[in-house]
Amino acid sequence: SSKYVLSQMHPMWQEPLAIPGGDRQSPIDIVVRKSLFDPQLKPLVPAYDPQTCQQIWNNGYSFLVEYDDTTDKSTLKGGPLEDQFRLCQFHFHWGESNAWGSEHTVDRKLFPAELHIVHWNTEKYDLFEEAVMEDNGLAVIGVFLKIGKRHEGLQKLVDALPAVRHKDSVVDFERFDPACLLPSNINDYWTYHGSLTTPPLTEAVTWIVMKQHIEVSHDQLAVFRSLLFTSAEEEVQKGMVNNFRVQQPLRGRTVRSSFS
Ligand SMILES: NS(=O)(=O)c1ccc(NC(=O)NCCCCO)cc1
Ligand SMILES: [Zn+2]
Repeated sequence: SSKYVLSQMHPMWQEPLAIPGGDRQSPIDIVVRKSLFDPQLKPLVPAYDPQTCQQIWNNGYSFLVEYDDTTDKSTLKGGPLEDQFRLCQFHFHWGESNAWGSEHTVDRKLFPAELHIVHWNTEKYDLFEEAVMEDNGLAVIGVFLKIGKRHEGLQKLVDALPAVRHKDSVVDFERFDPACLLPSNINDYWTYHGSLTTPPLTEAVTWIVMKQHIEVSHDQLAVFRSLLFTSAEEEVQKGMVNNFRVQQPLRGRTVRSSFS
C-alpha cells in the first residue's frame, strides 16, 4: 500500500460546501472484513452490443466512451439490481504515478486506475438526466486496473486517445465491447449504495465493485496521462492526471459481498 500525502493535489473541481443528502457519498474504502456476505446476491448479467458504441469525448474530467442508450441493446441486470439498466458510457480515473489513481480502495489499498461502466434504470425512468436524480437511478460497475501485461482489448481505445487530447474534443468510435474490460470472474464483487464521484455528486448509484482487477501495461496507462484537462484555446495546458475524488465517510452503510 502506498502512504502518500496528496494534500498538495489540485482538485479538478471544488468539493461543494453542502452535498445533496451527504450520507451516502462515493468513493469509499472497502473494509473487506466488515463487508457482509449476502447469499441472495445474484450473478451479474451484462449484455452489451458493440454496435451501440458511438464516440469518445474528453469532458475535462476524464474521457468517456459513449453508447447509444435510446434502445435496450446494451443492458445490465442481475447482481444486486432489481431492474434492468441501460449502458450509457464508461470512463476511467487515474493518477500521475502508478502508486495511486483509483477512487475506491480495498483495505486502504490504492490501485493505479479504476474503470467505471455507467448504466441507468430504464424500467423506472425515461432519461439518464432523470435517473441521475433518483436513489436507484444508476448502476456503476467499478473495475480496478493494475500495471502488468498489455491489455489487447484496451489498445484500440488507447490508439484513439490522441484524437481527444483536449477538453471538449470528440471522435467517432465504433464497435467497442466494454465486456472485454471486465475481469474473467465477475461473480465476486462488493456492492453498496453511493453517489456519483463527480458533480452533481447525486446519491443515485448502486455501486458494483469487482474483486478481481484487470491488467494494463505501463505504456497504455501513460497514454491516459497524455490527455489534457484544458481545451485547445487555453494558454496553460494541464495534464489530465489525479482525476479521482478522495474517499468519503461510510456513515453507517453496509458493504455487501457476493462471495464469502
Ligand atoms: N465517476 S462516476 O460516479 O461513475 C460518474 C458517472 C456519471 C456521471 N455523469 C454523467 O454521466 N453525466 C453525463 C450525462 C449524459 C446524459 O446522457 C458522473 C460521474
Ligand atoms: Zn467515475
